[in-house]
Amino acid sequence: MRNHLNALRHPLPPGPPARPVIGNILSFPPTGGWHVLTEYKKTYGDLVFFHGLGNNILVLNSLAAINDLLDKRGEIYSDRPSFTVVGELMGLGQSLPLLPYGKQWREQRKLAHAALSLSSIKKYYKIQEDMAAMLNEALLDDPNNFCSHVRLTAGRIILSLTYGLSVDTADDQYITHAEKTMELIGKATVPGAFLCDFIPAMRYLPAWVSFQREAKKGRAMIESLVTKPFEHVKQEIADNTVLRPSLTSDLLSVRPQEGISQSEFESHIKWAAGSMYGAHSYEQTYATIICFIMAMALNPEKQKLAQEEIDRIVGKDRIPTMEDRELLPYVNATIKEVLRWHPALPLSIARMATKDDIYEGHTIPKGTIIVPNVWCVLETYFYFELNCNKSVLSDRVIAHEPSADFDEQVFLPERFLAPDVTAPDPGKWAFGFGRRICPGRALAENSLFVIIAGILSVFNISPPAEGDLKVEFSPNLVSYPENFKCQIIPRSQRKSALAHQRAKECL
Ligand code: HEM
Repeated sequence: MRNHLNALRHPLPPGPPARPVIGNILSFPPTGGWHVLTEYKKTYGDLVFFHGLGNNILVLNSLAAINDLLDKRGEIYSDRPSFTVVGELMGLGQSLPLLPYGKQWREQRKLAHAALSLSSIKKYYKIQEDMAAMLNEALLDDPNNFCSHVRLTAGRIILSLTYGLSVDTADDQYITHAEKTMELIGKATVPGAFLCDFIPAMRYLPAWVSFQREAKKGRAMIESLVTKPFEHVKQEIADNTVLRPSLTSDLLSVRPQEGISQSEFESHIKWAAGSMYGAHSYEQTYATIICFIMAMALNPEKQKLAQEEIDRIVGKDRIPTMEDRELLPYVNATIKEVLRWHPALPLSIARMATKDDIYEGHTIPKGTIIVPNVWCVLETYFYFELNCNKSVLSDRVIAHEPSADFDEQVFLPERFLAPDVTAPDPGKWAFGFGRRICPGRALAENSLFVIIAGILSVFNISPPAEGDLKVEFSPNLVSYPENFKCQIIPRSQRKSALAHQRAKECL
């Protein structure tokens, strides 16, 4: 109570002008908001507050504020907002990323940690390398459809690792279903995507109202997304026909803890596995690889440096494997720079405050939705850019203030290799924060490495032969380059033969 009264003595954080009843909530951009929210920083600072229709949203516009709240005050800021449409009406609220911070979340999180620990994921190295080799072969045969090959590869990896399923074509029923479901979830998981998220009483509106029809369709899609492959694994175990290791078969081989019934345990596994397969993980891997391809087409000199490193260290007679990861600093710096250049989740995944709190002299009321705008983190890299370019550190740099001509879109892996000051590792923010940090980070980084090093070793990526390369990104929760063209050409006949040969050795 004292805390509550204390909190209320402080003003709310600043935000755009408000009107009666609706406040300023409609100034919160429903899609693609990271640029607008970063602009707001100029006027309102690191904390920007939106309110109205019974809702509060606080945007965190600096890495310091994000870490202070989501990491250091994890006991208050580890909950998720309840998304009325996607969470309640569509049923996704049972999946790990959207579960409230509580017992069920802890149970699923434990399962995810067990299945995704550094030692557990070693057994997937070969599968990841094989999938990367199959991607290279597809790029040799049909380079123009690179987006659909990468999509298939990201889906294949996650389906294979989660359920031991193999997928042959981009039209595979699991992949196409996951794609459609992800598109729907991606649009629906941004705070404010549906007015019903702001006015939960709208959930009682009749079934023919447009968002209700969308919710019904989404519920059926999500249910089938998590249930079908899970039942498939259970059947394989029952028939003793499990072919490949998988997270689900591993988890199903463990006995439930005391106090948890078998059906409850299986439901946790079904949703924990469904979260890995469905909850953006595959879309984020896709997004990051597509960003890499675009970045290479735009930055041939950086691409060349990475290729030279691979040729020098791995040699010209084989494709890089997971074993080479530690030996390729420039390739690793390129991957970090891709994560920085266009983060797949520019607004991360929203949280919710479970108590009144005071931060930097402002009240943050209980129930406030917290949006970490990781896009604003990009500006913290400006002085590393100067450092890499061997410029003299100016007063502006020392004051940590970006210069007017700082361009966050400059692609500079050297930021992470500079001898004196290296820039913060995007791995420290691109995968989230504190107690809800992405449990799949190590697995995802392995996939990114084998795929990116594989592509670099075999291909030259360049802008399209005709017309310009269109640099545009999708505005959804998971953001990536929208349709663009580029050329993906084998570096030599020898590289092409090597890639075909490696693909033949796949499982
Ligand atoms: C490039 C790839 C990936 C990126 C950039 C990424 C990023 C993220 C981010 C930003 C979050 C939100 C964390 C927070 O709230 O602070 C998250 C959550 C999550 N990620 Fe990932 N992720 C990736 C791949 C994966 C993979 C491969 C898996 C599983 C196999 C996975 C499973 C999850 C799960 C289950 C959550 C929810 C955790 C929770 O709410 O407790 N992710 N991820």
